[in-house]
Amino acid sequence: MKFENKNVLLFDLDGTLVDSAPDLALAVNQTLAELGLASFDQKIIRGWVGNGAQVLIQRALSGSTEISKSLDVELSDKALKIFLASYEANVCCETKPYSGVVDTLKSLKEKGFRLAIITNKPERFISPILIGLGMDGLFELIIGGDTLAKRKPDPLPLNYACEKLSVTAERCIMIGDSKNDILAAKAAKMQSIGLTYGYNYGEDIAVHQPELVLSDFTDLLSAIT
Ligand SMILES: O=C(O)COP(=O)(O)O
Ligand SMILES: [Mg+2]
Repeated sequence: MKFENKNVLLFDLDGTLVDSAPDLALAVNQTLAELGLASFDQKIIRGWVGNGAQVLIQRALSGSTEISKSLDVELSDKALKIFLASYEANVCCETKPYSGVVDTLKSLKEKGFRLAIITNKPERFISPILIGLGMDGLFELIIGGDTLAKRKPDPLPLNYACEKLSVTAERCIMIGDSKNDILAAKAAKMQSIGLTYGYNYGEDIAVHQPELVLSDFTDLLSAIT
């Protein structure tokens, strides 16, 4: 058994529990349109999600995962403001949980696992999504990308979660779709599970060597119980 003695599951949100890319892409393209810039296909924008709102918008302005060194700070600040307002207005329109996620979370909770969310998404957008998708009330702790001084891949939010939940890292598993989740787990000396269907910059999550790779969220139950 790969995972022994675990009782806390730390979940990433975007690309792991919910497919939020359609609403994120809409807000990115509304932002670009307002600035008189060309839009991008949702498939491309998916590959830019994972490091929070500011980085997403900087990638959109750069037209690449690699943020342009010559990116204008004022333009970037202005774009971020437009993006946040636009996303706030449509945060849970097309966003959906991945297949089987809600039932699997409920089963895990019934089995006695304590559940938490550690996302790089700004904190204020998390609750409207969880409420909108009937996933509120399942999580003991929710940490957003702007809740603490640092976000994933820094281990700070994972360490903070352990402290808040009064557990050691050995009792937890970090579960996510992105290298940021796996790197943060390794830095926090925590085991991790990588999911293949999310937004890992088009890269195979297995490259980052989580303890287990799953392609279906519902397989979590048999993997850890
Ligand atoms: O908002 C993002 O950039 C990604 O959020 P996540 O950490 O839930 O994948
Ligand atoms: Mg993610």
